Amino acid sequence: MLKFEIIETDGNARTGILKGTHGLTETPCFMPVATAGAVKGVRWEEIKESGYSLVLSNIYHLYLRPGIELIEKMGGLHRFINWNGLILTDSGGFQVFSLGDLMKLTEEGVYFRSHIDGSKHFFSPELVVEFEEKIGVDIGMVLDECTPYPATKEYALHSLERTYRWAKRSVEARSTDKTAIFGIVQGGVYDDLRLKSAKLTAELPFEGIAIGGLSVGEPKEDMYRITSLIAPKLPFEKPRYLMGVGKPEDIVVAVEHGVDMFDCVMPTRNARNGTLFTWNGKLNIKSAKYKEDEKPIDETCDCYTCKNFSRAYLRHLFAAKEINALILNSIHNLHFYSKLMEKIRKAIKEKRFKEFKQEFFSKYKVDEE
Ligand SMILES: CO[C@@H]1O[C@H](CNc2nc3cc4c(=O)[nH]c(N)nc4cc3[nH]2)[C@H]2OC(C)(C)O[C@@H]12
Ligand SMILES: [Zn+2]
Repeated sequence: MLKFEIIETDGNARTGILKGTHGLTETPCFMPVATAGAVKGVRWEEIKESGYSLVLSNIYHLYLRPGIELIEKMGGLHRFINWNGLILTDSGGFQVFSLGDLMKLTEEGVYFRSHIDGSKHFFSPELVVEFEEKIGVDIGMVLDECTPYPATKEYALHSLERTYRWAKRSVEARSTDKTAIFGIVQGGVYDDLRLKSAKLTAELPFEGIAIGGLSVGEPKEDMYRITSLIAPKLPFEKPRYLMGVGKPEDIVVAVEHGVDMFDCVMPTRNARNGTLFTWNGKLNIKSAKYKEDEKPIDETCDCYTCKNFSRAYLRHLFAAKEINALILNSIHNLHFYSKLMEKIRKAIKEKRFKEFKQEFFSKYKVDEE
């Protein structure tokens, strides 16, 4: 049973506690991405040490490999991956729609070919809920159509209407409240369609609501405009999740509009290509300027990587294509995101989020799009 309690508000920003069968997480929170059941290159101990207690996995990937039945046989997802915190699974509503012509969309559901071996599969809203309940996740996302960008207004309307019909079927398919289910707002980049989708989704008995269909290649101003329009209009007492977001600066802006939950591959994916986060902006460890730089990535960071290694050494490891480069970079970037969320929660509790936002942007150099 998932419970959400709001502790403090500061304008539209709010901080709260999300409590489920497998523990609790303070919000606003960032969810490390463990797509196939592991956060790439980082052990659960480090994830916990950094203060995370909710991670994101993906039903589409787990279904294709190792399979829902196997995970069920192994005692459910928490036991199988040996993570005793909270788990949210995305439904694959984003992945299957990124498969292009390997996917066929019908009112019943979506037929798709596995990106692993080309085998044929079918997902329906009911099947996805069944899978999420079977493996015992704490929060399951509904099967939706992540409307692509760009899309005509006509397509975006049909797409949000189908997502709504699927959302109703997902609610009907539930057999337990042990797995909370979140609805997903679509509507492309069209404000009136976004409002329509938000209203329809909010009327259904979901434990939380996500804003989907963003961070899919649309201009940054569209993402900001839609988030600022929709987030404050979603039910105040339910958690609001902005899917796939995002960069540190995007998270700060979205929190101001009332978003509570975030996920993005950025901290781990950027780590693997040498892009590291600091409070002054991003740095690329490959740059020759770090060749003899004895400073840690960020002098204020207390992560294992910053406490033990210099930029010079991390640059060397990356150049030598050492596995430890990916691991140490990932540990730092995930720790940075966790500290960002900690600072955000503290600022809201102390009702000084506006000052925090100004302070953040005065130091953090945002890279040009
Ligand atoms: C900035 O990171 C890249 O951008 C993608 C994240 N952006 C994103 N928007 C999303 C929308 C939805 C949605 O509407 N519905 C469902 N069910 N899930 C979703 C998941 C989503 N994630 C990452 O995806 C790739 C891997 C392409 O690069 C990352
Ligand atoms: Zn660090």
